[in-house]
Amino acid sequence: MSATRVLVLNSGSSSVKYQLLDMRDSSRLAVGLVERIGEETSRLKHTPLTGGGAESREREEPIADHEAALRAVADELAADGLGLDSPELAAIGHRVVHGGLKFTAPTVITDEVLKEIERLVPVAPLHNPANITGIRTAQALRPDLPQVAVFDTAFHTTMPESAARYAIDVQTADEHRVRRYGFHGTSHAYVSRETAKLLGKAPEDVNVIVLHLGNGASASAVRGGRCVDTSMGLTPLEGLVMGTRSGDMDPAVIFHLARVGKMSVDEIDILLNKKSGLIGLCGDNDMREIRRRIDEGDQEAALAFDIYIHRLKKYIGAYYAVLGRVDAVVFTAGVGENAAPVREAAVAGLEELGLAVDGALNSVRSDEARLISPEYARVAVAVVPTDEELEIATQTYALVGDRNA
Ligand SMILES: Nc1ncnc2c1ncn2[C@@H]1O[C@H](COP(=O)(O)OP(=O)(O)O)[C@@H](O)[C@H]1O
Ligand SMILES: CC(=O)OP(=O)(O)O
Ligand SMILES: [Mg+2]
Repeated sequence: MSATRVLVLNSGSSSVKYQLLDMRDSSRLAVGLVERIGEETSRLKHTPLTGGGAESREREEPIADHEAALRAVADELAADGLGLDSPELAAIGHRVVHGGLKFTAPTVITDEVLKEIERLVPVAPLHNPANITGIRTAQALRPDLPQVAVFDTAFHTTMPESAARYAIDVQTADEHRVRRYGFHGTSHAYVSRETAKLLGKAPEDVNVIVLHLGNGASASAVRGGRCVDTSMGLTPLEGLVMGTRSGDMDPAVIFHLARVGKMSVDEIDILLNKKSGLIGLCGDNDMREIRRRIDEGDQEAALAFDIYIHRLKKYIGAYYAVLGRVDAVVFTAGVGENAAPVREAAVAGLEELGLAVDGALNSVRSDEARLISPEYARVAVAVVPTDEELEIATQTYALVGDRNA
């Protein structure tokens, strides 16, 4: 029996997003999410997609840790006849946020690879530990199965040094591996490739500015299918205004809060990563809620939105300059794909750069990749849904293939 299935795990600190795909046609057999892991009431939502039905099953119960979470996922899949003990399962693909400069491609996870991922925890303390937990749990569940790491940072390793190096003392930077790595690379790679398809061109003929606007948010400048700059840096803190993260600021803010505000490094870390961005500005990190408040005249929400858009415009302009020629600006991820007002505001006033949004096209709700710019616009503006899980599965299967062949 051929092994054509791949399980994709995106393990977050208190969640696991998963998909089971059949790589013969990249069809999704099941998708799901376990969240609030380790809290009093965790929540598991599982949706089988075989046999035409898509009846989700939800349960709320305490799920103590990632091992318990993965066992719960395995039980749900088994109930649908998609058990992880099936010989049809070829591999498990893991999203790993930080791969440093060492990992520039999908990599079969060995003890040495796992040790290197662990060595990167200090520069990805919010993400890599949970990714490692997911890997270890999956290895325990299926020690015989190839486990593949697909790194957020890999796509960005093509950045020139002029974009990747910070202007700090070289010895210090090299000794502590301080440089721009960038993140969401799996999404930026997939979306820039899909944008080329939407334009009917080959990736190598297209320059794209990708705006991955989720709770975590990042921009990238992609020239001919290769990343030449991106907004996140050493960690996912730098760049755009995000749901809970501040994005760009004068690094001396940290000194000020430590020296004058008497805050510890950990307190400042939590402030900037968890209590800043939209939630720090207006108490909400859900763009739907922010837009509702704005429609009701809420000035605090309106200012938060303006700060968010102002930063976005700066990156569009900056990456226009970096690329020289831009064929498309593309919005993706939760906010980018769903929030028409964000797209409209981000592009407003950029007509001189050849950018415009058609109001009617922009208001269409769809899961498909689509243009939202008018015919006359010199630069395409598009919405292209991301699919990190499909990209991880594709890269995983390309690496390990059918182990029963
Ligand atoms: N219909 C919508 N309108 C506006 N924003 C939305 C909508 N649906 C989702 N979002 C935004 O998308 C965000 C989640 O995006 P997602 O890409 O899933 O984030 P992440 O992967 O970083 O958790 C939510 O915080 C919410 O603000
Ligand atoms: C790197 C990063 O911010 O990931 P996420 O958007 O999933 O938090
Ligand atoms: Mg995401």
